[in-house]
This record gives sequence, structure tokens and C-alpha cells, in this order.
Amino acid sequence: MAAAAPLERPCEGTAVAAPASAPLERLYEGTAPGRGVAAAGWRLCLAHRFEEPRQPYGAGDVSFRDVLRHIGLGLRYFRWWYKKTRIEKKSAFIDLLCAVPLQQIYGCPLGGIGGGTITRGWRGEFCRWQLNPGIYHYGTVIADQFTVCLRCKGQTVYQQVLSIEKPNTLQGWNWGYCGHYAFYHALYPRAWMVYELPGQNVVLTCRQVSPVIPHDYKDSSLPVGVFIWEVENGRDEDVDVSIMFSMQNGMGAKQDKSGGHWNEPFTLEKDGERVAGVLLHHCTRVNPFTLAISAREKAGTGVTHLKAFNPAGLGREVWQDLLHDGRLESPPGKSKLTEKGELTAAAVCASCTVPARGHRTLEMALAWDMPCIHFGSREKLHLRRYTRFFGSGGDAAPALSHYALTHYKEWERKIEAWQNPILENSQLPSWYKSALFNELYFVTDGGTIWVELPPDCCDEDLRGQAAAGMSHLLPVLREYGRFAYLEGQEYRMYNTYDVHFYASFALVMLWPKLQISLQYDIAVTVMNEDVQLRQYLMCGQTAQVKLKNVVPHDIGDPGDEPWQRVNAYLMHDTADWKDLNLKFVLQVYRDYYLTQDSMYLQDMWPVCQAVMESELKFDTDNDGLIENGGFADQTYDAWVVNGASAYCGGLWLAAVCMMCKMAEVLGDAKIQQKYMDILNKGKEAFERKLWNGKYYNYDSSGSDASNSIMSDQCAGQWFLGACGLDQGEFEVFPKSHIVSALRTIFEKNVMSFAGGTMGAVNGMRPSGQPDTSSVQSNEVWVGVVYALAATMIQEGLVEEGFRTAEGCYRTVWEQLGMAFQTPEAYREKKVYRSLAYMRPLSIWSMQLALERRASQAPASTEPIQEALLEPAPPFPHCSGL
Ligand SMILES: CC(C)CCC[C@@H](C)[C@H]1CC[C@H]2[C@@H]3CC=C4C[C@@H](O[C@@H]5O[C@H](CO)[C@@H](O)[C@H](O)[C@H]5O)CC[C@]4(C)[C@H]3CC[C@]12C
Repeated sequence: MAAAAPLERPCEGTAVAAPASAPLERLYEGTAPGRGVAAAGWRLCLAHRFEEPRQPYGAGDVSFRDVLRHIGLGLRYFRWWYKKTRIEKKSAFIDLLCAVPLQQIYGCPLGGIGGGTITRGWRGEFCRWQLNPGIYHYGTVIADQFTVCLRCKGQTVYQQVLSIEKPNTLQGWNWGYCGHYAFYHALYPRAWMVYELPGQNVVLTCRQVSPVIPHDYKDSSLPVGVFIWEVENGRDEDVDVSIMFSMQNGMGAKQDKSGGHWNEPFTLEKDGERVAGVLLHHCTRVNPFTLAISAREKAGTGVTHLKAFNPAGLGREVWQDLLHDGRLESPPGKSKLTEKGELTAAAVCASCTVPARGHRTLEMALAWDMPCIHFGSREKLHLRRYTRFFGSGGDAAPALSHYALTHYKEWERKIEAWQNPILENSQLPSWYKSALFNELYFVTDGGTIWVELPPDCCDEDLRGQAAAGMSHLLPVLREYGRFAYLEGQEYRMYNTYDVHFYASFALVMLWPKLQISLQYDIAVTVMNEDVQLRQYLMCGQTAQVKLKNVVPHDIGDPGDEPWQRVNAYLMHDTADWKDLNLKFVLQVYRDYYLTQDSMYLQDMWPVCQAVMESELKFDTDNDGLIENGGFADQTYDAWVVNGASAYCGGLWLAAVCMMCKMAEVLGDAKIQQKYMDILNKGKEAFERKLWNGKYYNYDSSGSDASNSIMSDQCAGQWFLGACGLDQGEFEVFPKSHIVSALRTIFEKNVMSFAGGTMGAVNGMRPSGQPDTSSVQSNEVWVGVVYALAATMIQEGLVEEGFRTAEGCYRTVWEQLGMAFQTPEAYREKKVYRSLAYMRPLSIWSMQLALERRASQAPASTEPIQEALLEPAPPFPHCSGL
């Protein structure tokens, strides 16, 4: 048996020590490369520990000046929070008083889009659960494990839980696997764990696959994950190998003990393929679900099971059962229902003989079936997307398991066909390949839901809009369903639109129909109003929840009834925000440009005109340029802007330009002329009011900080460039000004901040000090940095772009241990804000910029310089990688 050992030093065993390489791998003592592990990705040794302790931004981190500035907000927020959480007993859409503590443990989530997700940690634990839509439960369930049993000549020679934990339940199991002999490698939507079994001459590689496949609207919706165990036998004798997959009925929450849960074994044979496992029926009143653990039976592979055991006990009966013959007892029939206070778990075991010096594969799956969902208000029943393929009766788990185990090879072929051209591009640095794919986790693990359009909704709520000109609204929503993801796991608002603006590149490039569907939903809300009055927390004024003809901030809180009640955000009255309407127009043209969907363009055109009409009132001096209102009236919602501004003014000019272009495409000469006139005037005003010879000033207010250098000052150009509208007759900003501004940002916001190693600070004073005039100006926003990097690449500053983005990747993934929970923001020291956030999906705009350059320029063979931040290649001693 493998002995347990402390984490800090190598455990028992005789492996040759690897040379110290990158910091995340330096504790690795193994030599095995594993089987089929991707070369690029995020890799670390299971014994790794992240050293830098960071804290969520809290009241204690606010300067005295900011305390004074926000005292009213603080009091109003506290009053609102108290009523919500203590009186109404609901959870707050942003809980500033109980932030989720940082756990540096997460790895690739399991599951497709919108069916819920289960995240495994990089040490293999099942630790983050989003089965109830948009609501996260954080907690490692100890019983959820893989255990290996090796037998030679009819004797068990090794049995080990593949976990470095030493928990105080299930103590009859052999825990404490030595982390120095295993590594984790993530390249979303796949991940690998390679375990050398000390002293056994056997190597296990577990490959975890989720069905996240670009341009696929069926399999990508499935709530399943597959684990392919590759077993390599380095011995000169055959070895019988069993992998046991155990799972608790539930997600480790208090409902697991609510009673009435039960388990039952199942087998399903279809098209000559047989799958066997156990169903764990989790019978809660709201959102009941069934978990299924299973394995594929095939010639030479036997599957056995244990339908129920107590995960809170010692677990000896399970351990001994497996130890005895490498199989489980496999009793037939259903388990009894759990009593209140009682937990239950089950296990499935796949076994085969691996010949001497040979290799075999065991295939296992986890599926979860929660077909019908209620949000917090419980007003409407929603059916998840996958129910159109697998039914909504709650009995789909066997079919889902069978489908996953018989289709994962096809998924992997498609994933490789998509990823390989990028992975094989030797010009791209390896950190970028990891960042690009791994940041994509948020498309599934952003509290994401993908549901069918409710039949009553189309008749009652949408008919008016369809009649109002959106002829493809119903066909699109019926065909592709409704998609929503949270602003962040801690900022619980769906489709926060000012942020989605950045993230939308991932969606439109990979699942364009979901972006189009999301836009239709926004278009519907533009036309609607909510006349209810409420007090806004930032400045205390009372106003309507939603006005007509403006884009909402978000489409609602999963704790309430999203789509039905929009604008969960009540910090500001966003009817007066300057960026939301513009971001709609910019996305409409960008989507059209990338998809060439002219129906969509036609349907969105009246909505674009309506929101631009609303926006025109912000041009208070009629100079063709909008003015900000002297409060934080845009995505930087705690950073005040006054007068003309680089950010909103730039977005405005880009949107006006796109209005001209759309009018031209649609043959609307009158509107085209109207916006041409505004554009010509506005361009002149923008240059006159904001250009200072080197960059565009933050705003034209003339305040102390108005000449700050904003990292996001070229956001308008970012979108223009992404749509090919950045040259010739469409040049909105003089090329030389954009390049000069980007160079200044690189010099000041990037290289003069944290030694150039942490990305770009939002605001920098010309003197080279971060702008501390607000609580957000001295933050780094990861999603903004990736967008800035894309803009740099578009403008030919390729090395600078990569250097800029690299700082964020290395800070988040390598330094702070925030893998698969990239935050919205961090400061140079000590704090971060809002874990697992939507905006960093903007990294896909870097990819778009690169693809665009590649299609234009003659091919270069020069690799992009890996900046000084690049560590040695992972595991250089493993030549097989
Ligand atoms: C009196 C107290 C001791 C002092 C209290 C100070 C605090 C009240 C404020 C200090 C920092 C403020 C927060 C900063 C950021 C926020 C985020 C915002 O929501 C979303 O933010 C995105 C930007 O990151 C934005 O793009 C999205 O559209 C928003 O949905 C909500 C406000 C706040 C949490 C803000 C609240 C007040 C402070 C904590």
C-alpha cells in the first residue's frame, strides 16, 4: 500500500527528481509524461501550494477619502442588504459584506453549456457546484473520488484513493496519495491528471472531457463529463486494474441530509454498446435532479457497483469489498430512501487486465439530469436546452451517460480540429494558448443557463415585438433557445451588458447563434419598460426600474425571475449610463460583420435607431459628441467622468460610424447622411477636446485627474478594428493618434506598473503613478487588459500586446492561484475583486485580431517573443510531451 506522507517533502518512493522548472511544477518528482497529454495548457504538480495570500476587496481597503466619498452609498447599501438578507432571507445580488473567500483549488469544470456545471479542483476534488441555475455551492465532497486497485496473480498489491487529502470521514480508506508524483494539466474543455503509482511501475492518466464544441448546439448543451483512464503497465507481468468512482448523493449542501434520496443501479444497452452504473436520485422539492456515475462495458472490461454506502462513516465495507477481488458486490434493486439527517453515496467500478508492458483504457462518466428549473422567485418553469434531445421527464441520466460514453471520441476529434491550428502555431507563446482556451471555462461555468423559450412567453410577451418588426425573433429563440451567463459568480446578474460587450467575442466567434439569441433578448427588453420605482444606492435618487428605448444593465437575478424582471443592478439608474446603448449598436454591426446574418441586421436596425435616439440627448452642446454626466455613468461604475470622455466619446464615435455603415448596407440614405453629419462634427470635437498630443485625456472636465491615461481609451477603435472599419473612408480616429495612445499606455499603464508584470492599470497619471482618484482607477481589469492587447495587435503593436496580456495571465493563473476563477480586478498588492468574472472572455478578441492579421499580412515565421515573464517549458525532462 502507498504510505501517506506530508505534502511539503517528497513522499516515499524512488523516482528520479526532475530539475526545477516553472514555479508551478517545481515540486514534481515523477518522470512519467502520461498518455496523450496536451503540450500547451496550465500545468502544476499536485503538491504545489500558492504562496501569495490575497483578500477580497473590503471596506477596510477603502481610503479615508473614498470612505467620505461613498459614505451615503455605504449606508444605503447596508440598509438594503440587511432587509434583503436578514428580513426577506434572500441572498444579495452582490454581497459586499460576505465575499466568497479565495480558495486556490479550482480546475476545469465539467459539463456543457447551460445544463449546470460541476468543477473539479486541480487536485481532483469535486468542489464547486452550479446545479441550481446561477447559484453556486462551494464545498469539496469527500466521498467523490477515484480509487485505484492493482492486483497481480490474484492478490491485491495496491489500493489507493487518488487524493492527497486525509479527511476525517471514510477513514477506512487509504488516503494521502503523494502529490509529488502527480501533475494536473488543463486545456479547457479537457484536463489530464497523471499519477505515477509509487513503487508499482504503473502510470494512470485520467483525461476529463466535457462536450464544449464550437458551432455545436446539441452536444454542447449536455450536462455530462467523461473520464478516460489510460493505464500503462510498465511491469513484466499482467496487472488487473480497477478504477472505482464513488459519489455522494448531492453536492455537499445541507439538502443532502434532507431525507428521501435514493440510489439504484442501471444498465443501458443500445446499438451494441453497454453502459452500467448507479443513479443517485436527489429528491428535493425545488429543482430535483439525478446524478449518474457509470462506465462502459466492453470485451475485457467488467463493470460492478455498490448502490449505497454511508459517506459519513468509516467506509470499511466499501474498501474491503474492492480490496477483496478488485470488484464491487453489485447488489440488484433500489436502495432505501434516506432518513432526515442521513447521507448516502454509491460507487461504480471498471476493471480490466493490462498486459505486461501494455496499455488499456477504462471509460467512465458523470451525468446529471435537472431538466426543469425554477429560479429564485419560482414563478416560471424553464426547460433546459438538452431536454429537446433527451426529454424532460427526469429519467434521462442513463441515456445521457450512454450518449457521453459513446460520443466522447467524436467530441475530442472536433475539439482537436478546433484547437490544433492554434496549438500548433509555433509563433504563439505557450502561455497564450493556455489563457485562450482555459479562460473559456466561463462560458459554461458562469452560472450559465440555456433554456427553451417558454411556450406562453412567445405568445404573451414577445408577439408585440415580433409585430414591431423583428421578424426573426421567434424563429431564432425557438431554434436556439435562450442563453444567459452571470456577470460573475459573485456578481449575480445575468448578461450584464456593459461587461458582455467585452466577453461577447468568445460567444460570437464560437457559438454565434447564442450571441444572436442573446441580442434578440436584449432587443426585446429595449422596447419594454418597468415602471416600478426604486431607490438607487449610489446617489440615493428614486427612479423607474427600466425606461423604454434604452439597453438594460442586465436581464435579471437568478434569485428572482430573469428575462421577466430585468435590471437587478441597483447601484445606479443605468438609463443614464452612456455606454450601454452604444455597446448594443457596436455588437450588432460586429455580429453582422462576422456572421453575415442580414435577417439579424434588419431586425436590429430599428432597435439601433431607437437606442441612438435616446443617446443623442447626451450630446448636450450639440457638437456631435456625447458628454458624461459627472457621475460614474458607464462600466467603470465607481470612477466619475465629466464632460467629453475618451472612453464613452470613443465608443460613441465608433457607434455613429457603424450606424453609417449599417445604413449603407440597408440602403437607408437619409439615416446614413444624418449619422455622417454627426460623425464629422463629433470627430472634430473629440480631437479638440481630448487629444493632448500623446494620448486622449480621460475626460474634458479639467479636474485634477482629467488628464489621466486610461488603459481603455481606445475601446471604440477596438471594435472598429475588429469589424474592418479602421481605415480609409471609415477612419474615425487618426491612425497616428491611436498608435501614440497605445504606446503611451504600454509605457505608462503597463511597464511603469508593477515592473510590467501585471498587465495594465486602469488609470495612470502622466507622472507614472497609478491614478488613485477613485476605487477603480488603480485596479487592473483583466478583461480590459485582454481587449487592450487585442487593440494593440490590431494596430501592429504585436509584441506589446502579448507582453501586456501575459502579465495578467501570469498574475492570475500562476501567481495568485486564481485558475478557473479569473477575477474582474486586482490591485498591485493585497486585494482582488469579484472572482470568476465574465469580462476576461475578451481574450478571444486577441484571437480575432491575430486571425485577421494572418489573413492580411504575408505569413511571418518569427515567433512572438516570449517576454521575460515566460518560465522554462513545463517538464523539460519529459521528452514525450
Ligand atoms: C462607508 C464605507 C466604510 C466605505 C464603503 C465604500 C464602498 C461602499 C465602495 C468602495 C468600492 C465600491 C465598489 C466598487 C465596485 C463595484 C462593482 C459594481 O458592480 C459591477 O461592477 C462592474 C465594474 O467592476 C461594472 O462594470 C458592472 O456593470 C457592475 O454590475 C457594483 C458596485 C461596487 C460593488 C462598488 C460598491 C461600493 C464600494 C464597495
